[in-house]
Amino acid sequence: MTEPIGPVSDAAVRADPAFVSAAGLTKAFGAHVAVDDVSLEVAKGEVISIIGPSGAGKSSLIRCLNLLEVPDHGSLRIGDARVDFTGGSLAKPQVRALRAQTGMVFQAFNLFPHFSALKNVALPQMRVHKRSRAEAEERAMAELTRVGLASKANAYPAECSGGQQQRIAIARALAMDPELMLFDEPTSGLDPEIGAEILQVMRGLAADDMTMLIVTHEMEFARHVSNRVVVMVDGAVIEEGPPEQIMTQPEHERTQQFLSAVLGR
Ligand SMILES: Nc1ncnc2c1ncn2[C@@H]1O[C@H](COP(=O)(O)OP(=O)(O)OP(=O)(O)O)[C@@H](O)[C@H]1O
Repeated sequence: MTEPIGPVSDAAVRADPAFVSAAGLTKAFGAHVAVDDVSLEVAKGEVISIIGPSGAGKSSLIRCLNLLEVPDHGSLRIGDARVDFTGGSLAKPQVRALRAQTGMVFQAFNLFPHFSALKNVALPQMRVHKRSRAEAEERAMAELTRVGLASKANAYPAECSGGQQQRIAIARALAMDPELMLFDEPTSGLDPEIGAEILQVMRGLAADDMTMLIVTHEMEFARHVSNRVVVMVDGAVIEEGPPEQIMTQPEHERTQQFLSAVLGR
């Protein structure tokens, strides 16, 4: 876990520049517009960090991408799955097809406390993909091994550290074969050392060309793991670019203010 963490190679960003394409996404909660006409294209294999002040709409945006929140307007395409949110209710098959493309990792790990790590990772596969128990458990074991937790397969969440629980949650999401992984502050609330374990797992996924969108308050994380940093303020994307550029020469005054506040400079 002490291995130095360097930037993901841009070579990881492959030929499909608009594998994820969100256009004009808008989401209001009552009178408050949490996501305000956001358009975003994500290349296959790209790793994007979304940063910005508290309440900027970062979580709401990624929740819109897997339809945990249904946008009021706009459209979204992930791979072959496409949904238009403007006008009318969503057809269930469309929603299912879009959701099937994404895996989500939350700040709170959301594991079932009464099931072992193995069962936590196997059950969603059995329910959603209708895999047999043997098949789901075999895959669960493979994903637990991938996140370095084969030895904890039979442990319950309460017998695992916060970092281990988060890695189980990552394994659970991966076992569903997502094309896009969404992370909502995956290291918040964890000790820095434990956060580094998660970071290491995520770097491994980036090296495997997993497409990832990560909401994070950790600027070092954004700087060293991403191909691109997206800055949100008041529901809108105000600036985006390569991590070094955003961190050292941000163009927008609100980005400068935000970075000054979080980096104390
Ligand atoms: N389910 C909801 N109902 C009502 N308001 C909501 C809901 N979810 C988010 N909001 C509001 O939308 C705005 C954006 O919230 P969001 O959590 O997306 O911001 P954020 O940038 O992720 O903030 P933080 O960094 O603090 O997590 C906030 O004003 C929040 O109170």
